[in-house]
Amino acid sequence: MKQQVPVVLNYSNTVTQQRVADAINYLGASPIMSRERLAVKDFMTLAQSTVFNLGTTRESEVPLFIETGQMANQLAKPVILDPVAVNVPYQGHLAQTIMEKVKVALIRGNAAEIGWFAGAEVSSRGIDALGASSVMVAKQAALKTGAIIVQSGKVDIITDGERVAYVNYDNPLLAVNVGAGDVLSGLLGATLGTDADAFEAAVAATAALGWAGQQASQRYAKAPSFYMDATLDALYTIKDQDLETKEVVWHA
Ligand SMILES: Nc1ncnc2c1ncn2[C@@H]1O[C@H](COP(=O)(O)OP(=O)(O)O)[C@@H](O)[C@H]1O
Ligand SMILES: Cc1ncsc1CCOP(=O)(O)O
Ligand SMILES: [Mg+2]
Repeated sequence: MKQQVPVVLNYSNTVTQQRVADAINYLGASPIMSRERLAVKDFMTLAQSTVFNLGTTRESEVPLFIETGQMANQLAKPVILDPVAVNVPYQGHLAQTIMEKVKVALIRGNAAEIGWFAGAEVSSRGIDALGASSVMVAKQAALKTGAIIVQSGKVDIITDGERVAYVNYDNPLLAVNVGAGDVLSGLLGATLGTDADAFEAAVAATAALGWAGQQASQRYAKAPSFYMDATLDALYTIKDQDLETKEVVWHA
């Protein structure tokens, strides 16, 4: 990451832009959050990956997402999709419209959002999942979409339909912070923008946020806002060996 410094073109939602941009930068990549249709070619030429967060996407922006995704596909640069609240019908329409025209390399969502891609009923309340993550659901979503799946929750599950990894840091204060999921999607944009294997890159980003959250909880276990800042601070200090821990479990 720190040698390659990938540029991530991140179409964030309007709620969490600063937090996501900082997280990408602290990890060692370089965010760009611009969204102008006339500049798609310029930005996608510059970037190594792109992240589509659908949290506040308007219908008028759909052509921007499709053009950017198709340009990324032509240039063989990964598209990461964060289908915020996809269980809400309009959000589902957005995700479906984009996925019909763009090949998505990775989908990162909570248990309910990933359930939507698998055709499994996992209850939700707007942006939040009410059910738990499940490896069967994650694998099914990977097989149906052809994308790597990162299903976040108490335990994060990463799968390409065959390989599975679990990241088990149990950071409940991450779930309290709006935008923790968006941060993870941004970090996935950063790691998939390197020349590492995409599945390993997905595990690395997920483990990085888990590790950073664990560091923060040692200082701010009861203060959600300080906790989130401390999590981002920990991302700034992370080293490769911090990701090789018992909380990250690989299955063949
Ligand atoms: N119940 C939970 N307990 C501990 N950590 C959680 C829990 N739910 C989510 N997380 C962590 O919060 C981060 C964001 O995931 P999540 O809340 O599922 O995404 P979103 O914000 O998109 O709903 C992930 O790093 C995940 O590991
Ligand atoms: C509150 C809100 N409303 C639309 S997008 C958004 C942020 C969602 O962030 P996350 O999915 O990471 O909780
Ligand atoms: Mg989310």
